Amino acid sequence: MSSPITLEQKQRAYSELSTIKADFAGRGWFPATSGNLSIRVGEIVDQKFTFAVTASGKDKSQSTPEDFLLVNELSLPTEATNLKPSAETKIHSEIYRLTGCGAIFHIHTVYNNLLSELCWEQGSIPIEGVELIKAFNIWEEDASIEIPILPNYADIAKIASGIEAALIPRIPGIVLRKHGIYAWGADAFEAKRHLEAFEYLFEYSYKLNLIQRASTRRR
Ligand SMILES: CSC[C@@H](O)[C@@H](O)C(=O)COP(=O)(O)O
Ligand SMILES: [Zn+2]
Repeated sequence: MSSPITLEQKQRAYSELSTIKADFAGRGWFPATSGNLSIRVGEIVDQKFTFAVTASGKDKSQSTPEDFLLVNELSLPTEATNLKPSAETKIHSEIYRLTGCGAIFHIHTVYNNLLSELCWEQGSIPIEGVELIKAFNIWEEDASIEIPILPNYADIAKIASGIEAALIPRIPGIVLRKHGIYAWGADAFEAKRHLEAFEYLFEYSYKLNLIQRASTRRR
C-alpha cells in the first residue's frame, strides 16, 4: 500500500498544477482542450503511487474547482468523483512507473508536431550542440541528443506499452507522432524546465531546417 494522501498534500499538488496550467495556457500550449498535466503526490511504495491529473476535455485556459483529480498507478480515481481523468492518464502512469519522476506535462504545439513528422522516418528528433541541451543536465560540450518519436495509436494502452522500449535514459521526454510531447522531471519545476527546453529546441530545429533547405535550393 502507498501511504495515505493528506488533504494538505492534495491541495498543494492542485495549487501547483493550477499555476502551471494557467502559465502554459497563456503561452497557447493547450489549443482546443488538448494537453494534460500531472504531479505525483507522495512516494512510490511497492510500485504503488498516487498522482494528481487534469480532468479530461476541459478548457485548460479556465480555472475551476473541477480541474484535477487523484488517480492511482492503475489510472483509476482514488476518491469518489464525477470527473474523468485525462484520456491519456495511462501514459502518465507508465512514465511514473518507468522513471520514478515527480511530474509530467503534455502539450500539443505546432513545432513538436512538425518535428515529429519531419523526423518520423529516423525514429527520433536529433539536436546538436545547442546550449539549451544543458537544461537536461547534459553538460558535455556540443552534446548531441535524440528525442524518441512513438506512433500515435488511438488505443492509449498501446501507446503506453511502447514507452519502455522507446525511452532514452538521459532524455526526459517522448514525442508522439503528429500529436505532442510528454516531458517529465523530478518535480514540477524540473518538468517545466525540460518542457521549455524541448519546445525551444524544436522551434530552433524547425527554423534551421527551413533555412538550410532554402539555401540548398538557391545553390
Ligand atoms: C482535443 S484533442 C486532444 C486530446 O485528444 C488529447 O490528445 C489531449 O491531449 C487531451 O485529452 P484530455 O482527455 O483532455 O487530457
Ligand atoms: Zn494529447
